[in-house]
Amino acid sequence: MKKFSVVIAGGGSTFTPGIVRMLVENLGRFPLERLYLYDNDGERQAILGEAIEIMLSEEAPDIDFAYTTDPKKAFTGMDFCMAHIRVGKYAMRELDEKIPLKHDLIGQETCGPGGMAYGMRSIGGMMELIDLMEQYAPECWMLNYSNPAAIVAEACRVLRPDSKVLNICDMPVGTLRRMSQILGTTPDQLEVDYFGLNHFGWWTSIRGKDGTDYTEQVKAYVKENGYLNQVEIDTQHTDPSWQETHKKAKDLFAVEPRFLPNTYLQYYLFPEDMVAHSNPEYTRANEVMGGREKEVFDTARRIIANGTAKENGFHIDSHASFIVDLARAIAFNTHERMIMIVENNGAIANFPDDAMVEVPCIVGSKGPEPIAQGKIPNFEQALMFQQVTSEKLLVEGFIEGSYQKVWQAFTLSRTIPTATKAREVLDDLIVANGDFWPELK
Ligand SMILES: NC(=O)c1ccc[n+]([C@@H]2O[C@H](COP(=O)([O-])OP(=O)(O)OC[C@H]3O[C@@H](n4cnc5c(N)ncnc54)[C@H](O)[C@@H]3O)[C@@H](O)[C@H]2O)c1
Ligand SMILES: O=P(O)(O)OC[C@H]1O[C@H](O[C@H]2[C@H](O)[C@@H](O)[C@@H](O)O[C@@H]2CO)[C@H](O)[C@@H](O)[C@@H]1O
Ligand SMILES: [Mn+2]
Repeated sequence: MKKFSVVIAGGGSTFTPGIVRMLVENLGRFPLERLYLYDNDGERQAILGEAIEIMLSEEAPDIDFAYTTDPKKAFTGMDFCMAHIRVGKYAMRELDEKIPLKHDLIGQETCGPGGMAYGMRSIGGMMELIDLMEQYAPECWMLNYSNPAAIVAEACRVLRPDSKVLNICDMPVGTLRRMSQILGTTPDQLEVDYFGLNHFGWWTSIRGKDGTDYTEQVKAYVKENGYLNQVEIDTQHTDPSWQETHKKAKDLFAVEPRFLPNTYLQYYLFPEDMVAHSNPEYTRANEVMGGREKEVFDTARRIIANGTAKENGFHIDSHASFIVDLARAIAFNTHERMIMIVENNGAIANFPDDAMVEVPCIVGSKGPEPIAQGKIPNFEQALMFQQVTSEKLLVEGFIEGSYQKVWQAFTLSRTIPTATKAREVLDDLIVANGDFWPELK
């Protein structure tokens, strides 16, 4: 079987070690020739890079491994770029969450004013990454899950329409895994229908691969418990904020009992509850910095000090194997059914063709082919149109340097009640983001 060359962009990410371990676990179905890490923060990346080098020398010594800040070295000859960058890192995520809360608005990584602030930072970083990939590895595919994925995907559609970039979010995969636990089965035994925008969608059907319809069974569970499960198979989701999120799906389901909700809808349908339950001094960024980030970097330093990763090494992110499924779909034309963020072009019949939507696709060597989901009800269509218009205006505002359009984008978000509030929070975010944003006139 051909061996592949992969660069992980955002090599210093908290997710990198778990993904590298997952790649090692999957070598049998996705063999690796080369695995490089690329980041523009050499110091941060070096801590993980040095530890991963030790781990790979013990677990997979045949892989040519390197970590670098040199894009030429990072990208030349690569087949796939797995991209998970965070422009501004955790320091800026913290501000994205805390500044809106000062205005009694949602303080969240990808939703509401914080998500839009993050979007205004990410677009530039992502376009730079795509250009580097195309300069040094014209055949390379980018598998992108850098956030905010909806805004990044819209920016790719407008600014780099012909680039080989596939945008995907792990939320549908993660929630399907919870649904499979509810049903006492495994995700690979299930098939779903789903429509929406990234972090803004609904499942319409959950079926067994043999055709058995489990939708009502999952609904009955979610009606009582949300997606809160008894089984926790990853440490990440035992964090209190994730437990609350999974519980809250019960309230989302009450609003629209025809479908099963993506948990991110909590920020749009219950914004005042979410603000009331937030601590403006301690947000999710603080929870992650004291939790996942600390654990990953402490583990790396320990591996380096011990000179071995055999005991007390990195945890595997087995859930991230969907990234290998996606790479294999492209490499081997597997026609894998995956939920992806793609240009609508009729997949949702009563929604604009040029909207970036999240729907099941069949993925092969040419990329994703969306599966038609038919017409959606007025309630969802109206919510989605408001949200997608906000996302489009934000991207236009970024490209044109237009304060007016960015203000309109903020005003259209359901998480912000008035144009006055939109302007107040926008003005604070402009100051906080400085050169991370283009100048808005
Ligand atoms: N779509 C999904 O489902 C999903 C799931 C999990 C995480 N994510 C995203 O993955 C990303 C990483 O998350 P994290 O919590 O590990 O963040 P992190 O801050 O730990 O890591 C991000 C890394 O990106 C680097 N970086 C920033 N700008 C860069 C650029 N222009 N070029 C190269 N490297 C750059 C940073 O230096 C940092 O090391 C975020 O965007 C996060 O939102 C997405
Ligand atoms: O607050 P964080 O940084 O822990 O997570 C934010 C991300 O949440 C989603 O990803 C989850 C995923 O849904 C879950 O199954 C598991 O893999 O953990 C991921 C990270 O917690 C979401 O899809 C991402 O876009 C967010 O960045
Ligand atoms: Mn996501």
